[in-house]
Amino acid sequence: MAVQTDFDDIINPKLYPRHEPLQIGEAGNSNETAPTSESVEAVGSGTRKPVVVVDDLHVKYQIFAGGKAAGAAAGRQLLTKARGLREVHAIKGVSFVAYENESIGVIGSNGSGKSTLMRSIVGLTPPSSGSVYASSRPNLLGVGAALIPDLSGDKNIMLGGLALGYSRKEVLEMRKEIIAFSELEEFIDLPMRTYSSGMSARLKFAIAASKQHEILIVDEALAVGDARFRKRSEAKIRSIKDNAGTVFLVSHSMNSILDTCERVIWINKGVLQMDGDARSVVKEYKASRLNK
Ligand SMILES: Nc1ncnc2c1ncn2[C@@H]1O[C@H](COP(=O)(O)OP(=O)(O)OP(=O)(O)O)[C@@H](O)[C@H]1O
Repeated sequence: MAVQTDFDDIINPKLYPRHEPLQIGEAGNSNETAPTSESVEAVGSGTRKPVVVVDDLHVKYQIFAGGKAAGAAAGRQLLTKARGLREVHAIKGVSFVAYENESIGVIGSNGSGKSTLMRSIVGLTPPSSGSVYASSRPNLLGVGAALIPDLSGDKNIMLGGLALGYSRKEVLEMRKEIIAFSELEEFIDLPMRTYSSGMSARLKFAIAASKQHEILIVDEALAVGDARFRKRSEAKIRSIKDNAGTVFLVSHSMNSILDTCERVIWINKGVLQMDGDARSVVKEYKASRLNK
């Protein structure tokens, strides 16, 4: 049986260090000393602490017309099939600054580049040009990952907790709270493969959100689960933010965005269309969709 032991979809720990965001205020290398573009020049000038700075970010994907992404492994083929290569310019010069204690909604239609932007902030997708700076390592909370389906929910709490960097003792201390949050008391000893998708999602969310993150990115996690669980997840995200964390929430649900975020970034075809207070941006976004 193939056992899946990584948890990078739930939370990405120390992966892809080559693309790790640069430290705010520190030189990444001899050419990169600080965020430079005009749009981010006010960084650090106010009293608020900047935690993520995205500076003129561009992300391009190389794909074969046949559909296969062109990674390093495909390098040799690249030479021979160069004509079939297509480029998708997913992020086109996005710049913004996120501050401590903000919850920022990220909205935009399908394929507009939201996930690409978030993956770039976390360091999973390298910039083609431009830079991402962060005050500490951003964490991506997703719900797409499988833990180990043949193990019980309880055992998966231990695995997930260890993957988050907790000690065995700390996980045992948090265990009760995680089970209560997921509302899976009756099912916690059953293998995860017997859970419905909503039940698995609840457990994954409860494990990942048990940690007080400094910079947390939640990509569509709230789309799963029922309305009641969504409300509780939103409350959990707010409490992470209230404890001096910065949260990015990617969602197609304008209700979740308005209930959780005070600021919204609207990405349209890879470009930062609007960045401002949640109500105004959501209003403009909705109006633009009505006009289509
Ligand atoms: N791994 C990849 N390889 C090639 N192209 C990609 C890859 N990931 C995303 N893209 C392309 O980049 C563009 C932006 O995709 P992205 O997933 O960032 O959009 P999104 O706004 O998150 O969409 P959705 O709301 O549907 O999740 C799309 O054109 C998509 O086809």
